[in-house]
Amino acid sequence: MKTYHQAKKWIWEDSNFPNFAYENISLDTLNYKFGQLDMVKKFMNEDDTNQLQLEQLLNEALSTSAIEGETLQRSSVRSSINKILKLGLEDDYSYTRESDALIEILIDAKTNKEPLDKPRILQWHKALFPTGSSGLRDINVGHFRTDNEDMQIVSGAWNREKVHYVAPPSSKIEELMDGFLLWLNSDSELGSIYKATIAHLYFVLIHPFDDGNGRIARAITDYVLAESSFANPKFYSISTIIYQKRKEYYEVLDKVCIATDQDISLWMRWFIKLLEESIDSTLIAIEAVGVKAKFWDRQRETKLNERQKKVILKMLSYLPQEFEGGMRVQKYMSVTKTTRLTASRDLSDLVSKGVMLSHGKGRGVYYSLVL
Ligand SMILES: Nc1ncnc2c1ncn2[C@@H]1O[C@H](COP(=O)(O)OP(=O)(O)OP(=O)(O)O)[C@@H](O)[C@H]1O
Repeated sequence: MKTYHQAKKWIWEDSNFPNFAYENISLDTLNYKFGQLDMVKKFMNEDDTNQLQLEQLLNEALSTSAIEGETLQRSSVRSSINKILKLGLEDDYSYTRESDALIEILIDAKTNKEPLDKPRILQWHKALFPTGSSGLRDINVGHFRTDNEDMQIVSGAWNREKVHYVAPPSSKIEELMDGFLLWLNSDSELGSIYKATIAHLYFVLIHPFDDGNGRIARAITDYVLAESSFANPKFYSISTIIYQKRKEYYEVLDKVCIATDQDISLWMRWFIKLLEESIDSTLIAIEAVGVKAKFWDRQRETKLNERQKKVILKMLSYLPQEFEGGMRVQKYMSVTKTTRLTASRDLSDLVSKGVMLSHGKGRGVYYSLVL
């Protein structure tokens, strides 16, 4: 049985939709953070800047898919990025049609400043579903939805579904999307931060596709932010923070989709804070790049075998997080495909050379890098 969470009236049912209203939200903190990022970037060399862009694109692709439960392999997404951007990195060639398509869309959104018109959005949708279906379900690929049935956002087990939102009927989609694209491509006084924030919500409220609306909304957000060189989304990943805060994301959308007075202040406040957190996360990642550089600088003269180098690189790639709770003999064996005896010897050698520290005793012993 489906339960509507209120005597329903959705935001689009009001004749004022989409004349959104919102209180003025200060962008001072966000602009300060963008300034910080800009400043820090100036001190980075080209390799580190490219590495940062690669990491952020990788995170964006993995997270925007993960929000809706789609799992893409990190290695295939990395391989797609390497292929499409011709980066010439070491590659296991594990790219797939899906990872290639998502990376194409994200790069197009972040770098192609041509107007975002209907054919381009439909092309994104087509690319998102290269097989023409979503799971086992055939969907209208590369077209807005035409189904006469309600487009509902539901959660919960099949017999206890909760309806969070019912989007406008398909008969209204063409008109609503014309209005959306006209608004999106018009020069407005809004500025790209406000515009991107509204665009994300405006698009998911229309929900023009059978599937993929969330991913396309997130790409549209990047597209709008890319208008501004200051807020360039090449260097941070909004979807990574949305993924971490997906419960809040849905809660805020649940509240705003019934705002028949068109007041979307709650969403605006939440999303602008989210942008601030996205920049914070990049600043932390940049700090990690500095930590890595210093680490190698200190260990320049240290003699390390290939297994040890491989393990260290793996552990450093997890920064700013610690590698899965620290390195253990068992993990070392599986990363380097070696025996227990060699793993233990290598690790003790790393401790004696001051590269790692050991913690705990007996079976609980684990190792961390000296950073
Ligand atoms: N209450 C809500 N009102 C409006 N939009 C919502 C609401 N809750 C979630 N959404 C948006 O709808 C998206 C999910 O829509 P849906 O379940 O139709 O999957 P989808 O179209 O396949 O999207 P995705 O590409 O994210 O998988 C979410 O990612 C979010 O952006």
